[in-house]
Amino acid sequence: MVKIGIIGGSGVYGVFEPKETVKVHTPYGRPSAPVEIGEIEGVEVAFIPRHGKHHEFPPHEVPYRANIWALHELGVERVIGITAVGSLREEYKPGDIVITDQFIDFTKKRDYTFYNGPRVAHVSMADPFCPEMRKIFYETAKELGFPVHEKGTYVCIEGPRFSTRAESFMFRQYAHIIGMTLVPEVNLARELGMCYVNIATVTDYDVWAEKPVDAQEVLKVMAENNYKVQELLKKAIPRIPEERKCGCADVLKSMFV
Ligand SMILES: CSC[C@H]1O[C@H](OP(=O)(O)O)[C@H](O)[C@@H]1O
Ligand SMILES: Nc1ncnc2[nH]cnc12
Repeated sequence: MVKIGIIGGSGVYGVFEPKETVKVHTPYGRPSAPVEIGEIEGVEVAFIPRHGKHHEFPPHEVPYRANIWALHELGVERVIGITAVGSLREEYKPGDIVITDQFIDFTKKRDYTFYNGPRVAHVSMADPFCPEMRKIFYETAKELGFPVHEKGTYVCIEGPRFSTRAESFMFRQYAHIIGMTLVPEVNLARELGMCYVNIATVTDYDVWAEKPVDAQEVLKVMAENNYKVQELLKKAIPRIPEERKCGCADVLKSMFV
């Protein structure tokens, strides 16, 4: 059983030399790519590149349900979601890491749930992220000397386009960072009682600053900061306890009607 799963985002298409690659079929189709199994500092880990090995899935077409289902099928209990995000605040600078603590959903048409009836579930999302993993990743990033924010509200837009200036000014009123992929990945993980932590790397100032973001800028800044994500994973993953004391799985007891 592999207990830890990593979903890599833009610019993160592999984080270890795989020992094995598993083609998983799920009731929701195939994941974005075959699941890679390998080790990080002696800990067994599964990896899926969210957008596919060659970035062939745009954010609104990512097979989110298949990705989460496949990891769950392999025994994964804890998911680490890596994302590139735009900044909506001056003090969240390109190259900074954010251990997201809240999100606001501005997506429009995705497959948000595993429960489309006859089984009906209403999952609690008040605190969407695993407190145990958030603490480990924040403290480890600090120890490594990386610029890191302990909190941040992520507004998730539908994409694939970036925001207009008017949208960006509106989002700035109530969020810190912006991306296109956190939802429904985090919701789906919770529906299966899995822990989820979001490690966001700030790549740009969205479109409210002088020069509006473009895709090339995101990939360039991600490439420059990839080493931070790699080092963080290497140091934090061995610190994740085998047994979960976070209560993330408790939602399963009360979410069904
Ligand atoms: C390549 S620019 C926009 C693209 O980057 C982010 O992806 P991810 O969250 O998977 O790192 C953003 O959400 C968009 O999908
Ligand atoms: N400004 C931005 N808007 C949406 N998604 C992003 N991913 C990285 N930067 C982004």
